[in-house]
Amino acid sequence: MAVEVSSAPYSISNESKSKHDAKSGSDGLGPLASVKAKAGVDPSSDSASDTALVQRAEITAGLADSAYDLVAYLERAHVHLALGYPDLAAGDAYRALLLADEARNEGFEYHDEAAEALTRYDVPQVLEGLEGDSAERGAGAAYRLLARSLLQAGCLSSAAKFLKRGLDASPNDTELAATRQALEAAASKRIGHSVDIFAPGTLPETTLVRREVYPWNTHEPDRFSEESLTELNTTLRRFAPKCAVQVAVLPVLLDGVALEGATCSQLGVFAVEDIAPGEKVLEEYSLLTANNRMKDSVCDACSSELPRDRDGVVMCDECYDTVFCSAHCAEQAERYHPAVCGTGSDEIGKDPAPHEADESLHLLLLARVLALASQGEIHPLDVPEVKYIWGDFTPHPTLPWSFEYNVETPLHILETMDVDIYAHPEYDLWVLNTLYAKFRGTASARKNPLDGKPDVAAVHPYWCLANHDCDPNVSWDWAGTIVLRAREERIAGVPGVKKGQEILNHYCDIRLPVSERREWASGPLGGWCMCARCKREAKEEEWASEDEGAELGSVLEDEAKRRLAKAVPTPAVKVAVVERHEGRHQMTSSAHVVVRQSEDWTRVLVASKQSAASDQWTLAFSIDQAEPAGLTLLRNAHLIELEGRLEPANAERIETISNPRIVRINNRSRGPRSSLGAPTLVVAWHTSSSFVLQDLHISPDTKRLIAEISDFGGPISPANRRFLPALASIDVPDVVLDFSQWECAVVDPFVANALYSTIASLLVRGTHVTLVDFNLVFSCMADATVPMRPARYTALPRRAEDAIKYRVRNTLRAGPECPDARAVEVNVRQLLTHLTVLSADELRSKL
Ligand SMILES: C[S@@+](CC[C@H](N)C(=O)[O-])C[C@H]1O[C@@H](n2cnc3c(N)ncnc32)[C@H](O)[C@@H]1O
Repeated sequence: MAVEVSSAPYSISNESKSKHDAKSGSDGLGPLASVKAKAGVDPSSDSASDTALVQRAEITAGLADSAYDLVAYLERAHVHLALGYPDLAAGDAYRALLLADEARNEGFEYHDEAAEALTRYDVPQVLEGLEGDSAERGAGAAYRLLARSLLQAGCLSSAAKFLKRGLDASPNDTELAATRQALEAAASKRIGHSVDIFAPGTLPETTLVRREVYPWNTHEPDRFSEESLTELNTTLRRFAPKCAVQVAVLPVLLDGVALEGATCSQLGVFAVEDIAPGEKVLEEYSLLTANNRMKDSVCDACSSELPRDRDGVVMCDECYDTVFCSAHCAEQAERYHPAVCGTGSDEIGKDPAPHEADESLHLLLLARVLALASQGEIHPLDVPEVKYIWGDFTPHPTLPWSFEYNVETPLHILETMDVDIYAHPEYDLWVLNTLYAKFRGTASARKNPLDGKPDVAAVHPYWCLANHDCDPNVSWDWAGTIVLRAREERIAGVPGVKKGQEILNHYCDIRLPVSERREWASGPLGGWCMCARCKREAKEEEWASEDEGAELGSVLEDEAKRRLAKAVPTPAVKVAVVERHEGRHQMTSSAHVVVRQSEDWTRVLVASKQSAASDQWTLAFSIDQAEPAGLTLLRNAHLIELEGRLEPANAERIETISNPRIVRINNRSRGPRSSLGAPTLVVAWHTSSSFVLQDLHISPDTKRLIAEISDFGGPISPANRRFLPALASIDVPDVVLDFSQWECAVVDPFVANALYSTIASLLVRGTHVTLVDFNLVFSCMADATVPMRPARYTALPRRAEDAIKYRVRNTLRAGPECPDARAVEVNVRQLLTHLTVLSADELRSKL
């Protein structure tokens, strides 16, 4: 069967469509007309897509009575494909697959309901041509549909995953074979050459879609109606008494080009009284916030930093690991927190890989709306924080969409919240898609100063009604509440806002030149900014373009000089490079290097000099980038003399001790690093570099590694972040992480993250892990929310256990042979039995 491939599954939408929805469903229609009206179809129409919409409405109504019916989901998936919504088809097919699992497994929660629903059919059309009992056929049909619809949606990686599962179950399935061919063609077109579609990490996953107002969406208010504006303004008046929401006429924006003349109507915020320069215009509090670090010291409700002295902080009595910055936030959180309290659902999406920081924040915002809806028992699209947000306005696809973030993980979150995903159609995929569309372009994010990655986000539904201008008349600041204040200085305009003028916010750094501003703001704006300042400066740039080349050169050179001038080297480090040659170590070269840490602690700069006499730097790099030559030089060094302020513990040589029962090796030992067959190897670590572990030779006789980890050298240590993962690469059956030397400094979130990830990687590899005096280090973590406990207390704090569990789960899910969600949970529980917590005394008595 030929499969159509499209990377932009959503069809054209516009605001008038939603008005049409609002009008449909009127009284006094006949039964078919009434179904049509509910489906968002003109009762007099007879087109193919309208027929499909009616079918969709009928199946959806049927699902309300028989919620566990996988056949109905498969049928609706076909209808969604016919309507041009392959993403929604994938969502239905996935639910059908989950229900097939329920029907096949007696121990599963909805087994009886799913099995019973299947007894109502003989052989339904959607299961024809498949083999096995009804549930097996259901699974087979779901695989076919998942592979095909995800391929059409453009999520190639997930398409390949389900295709493989389908082919494993039915190797001779001709429909799957056709999808395979189509997927191979689509993959080679997108990647540029032919690829093995089943090789892990080969295919792209995320696709782009556009905002769709689904024809059956009766939750999209007519934002221009008097009723809507009155509701909006009644609320707005409470925290912006001099403003009102009104209809604004805005230029239509395009990506990468300036389009003159075309305009559209949207909403904006306007002054209804004069506002003086410096005066507060709006102060908005929002519960729609997200923070993607598992261990972060921010308020769970408003995402503001918790006070250092914890003054006024309130902890949830039920799940002691949720903290609010104030009694007010704790009270507000009653609107969502009970729905997630103690369920573990708020751990999902935390500590993402750096490239997924953005996605995780959007996912967590979605999770917050789901919790608000569940707790408030309202439809998610009617949650006040999102109801009037229009979302993404562009006619072209700009919204990332993936099976993982739009389908799988949201369902997982709902299940963890104990929501029956089948009996609650208000959590259907079209609702989740609509919510995502509302966040994109309206959420503001804050970057973590340590690594520059976004880790906190929020949607302030009124603040985000203010439109953008590169000569804004307000500035904004977000710390708990978001505050708009009238600017005291403007670029060209007059400070202050006069009655009737629009409040002009800014979505980018207005200090940048026009091309960079346009690029930055084009995401939230949906195209190139066409404000008066941008148009003026773009013209000026055009005139100046002839001299541009020469000017740019000198700007770059000045910047390079400025950066180098700021680099103040610490005393030089002498490094000898020793290479292994025919089993022996030989010194091959030596060099002086200067090691220093960048101000933000995220980079290590190394400058190497050929001789001590020369004072010229020849090299500077960031450890985040591809491994540069200087780092290899350090890694290969077997003799390191460090005199620098940062690495005092490295001042001595590394040593070898032969044939003892226990080899104690630390970064002050002498000689090549080898455990020489000792049954127990102790690596003492004092937060300096991780190189001591890089080429440690571990004999198969070594059964246990004891890593003594201290905080010597300072609390914020990039080295500890590297050391811990390096530990995870050492292959011994039993690893002891001994924290008894930890001095109770603060543990920064990166070290905490590295620590949990290391423990998880070790467990997943089958290693037995023992944590010694772990509570000492746990209580030092920046956001440890338990009071200091006795150092010898040997139970693992719940937060720590949850953090480890979460990473084990993610590691299993990311593996090449990712089992299904339930098998993962069983595995997680089993692997955690390999984790032991001891006191230092208990460890000594064991040795
Ligand atoms: C955060 S919303 C602002 C409120 C929005 N106008 C509404 O009706 O809800 C951002 C969207 O407003 C529109 N917008 C904001 N500033 C604009 C500008 N200067 N020119 C054109 N469109 C703008 C863009 O469509 C953008 O995607």
